[in-house]
Amino acid sequence: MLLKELEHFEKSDMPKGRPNTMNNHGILLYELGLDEPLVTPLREQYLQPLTALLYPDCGGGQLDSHRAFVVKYTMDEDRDLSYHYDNAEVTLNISLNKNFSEGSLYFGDFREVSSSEVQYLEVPHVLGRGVLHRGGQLHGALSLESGERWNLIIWMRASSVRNQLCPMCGKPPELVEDEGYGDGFTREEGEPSTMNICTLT
Ligand SMILES: O=C(O)CCC(=O)C(=O)O
Ligand SMILES: [Fe+2]
Repeated sequence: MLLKELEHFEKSDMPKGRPNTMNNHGILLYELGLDEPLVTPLREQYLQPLTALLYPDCGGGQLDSHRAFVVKYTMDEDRDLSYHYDNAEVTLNISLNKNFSEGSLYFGDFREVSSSEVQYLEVPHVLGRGVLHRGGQLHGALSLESGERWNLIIWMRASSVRNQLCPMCGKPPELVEDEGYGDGFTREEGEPSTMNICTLT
């Protein structure tokens, strides 16, 4: 059902933003009106209890905003995604369809770890299953070989962590006002209403 809704929205004339600076094709969930009713309760009630246990050192227990989007890969558009870390403290990646081949995710070291021999872990997509990982865990997506791949990505953010150091540039953030969650930074505790000017979403 979500996929049908996404396809309708994609074909419509509604104004659309890009999911992030890396993916050219996809849909931002807030543009569909699904952010507050779907993603916020999912994050607060179901994901945070898990991330608090799994990633206490990355703000897994203090998540207070997110950027949720669907990425789309086809043979004629984006086929793969280069190695990167996310603008997120914790990320959830859910596979939404199965009529494609290849395109697996692969994971390497954590952002700050520089090792000469990286061991990559390949993680195939399984319909309806999610992969939870630290945003700073370097990862990418291998090339699609056929079909069309759709994945729901939730970049979850903890202002208490990113207010200290911007995860993208590693410096204390300089803030400018923004609407909504912005990039998950806050000026005051509990008010996610600002964004960072050096951000790469
Ligand atoms: O292609 C994928 O499923 C991964 C997308 C991703 O890593 C991202 O959008 O940050
Ligand atoms: Fe990513």
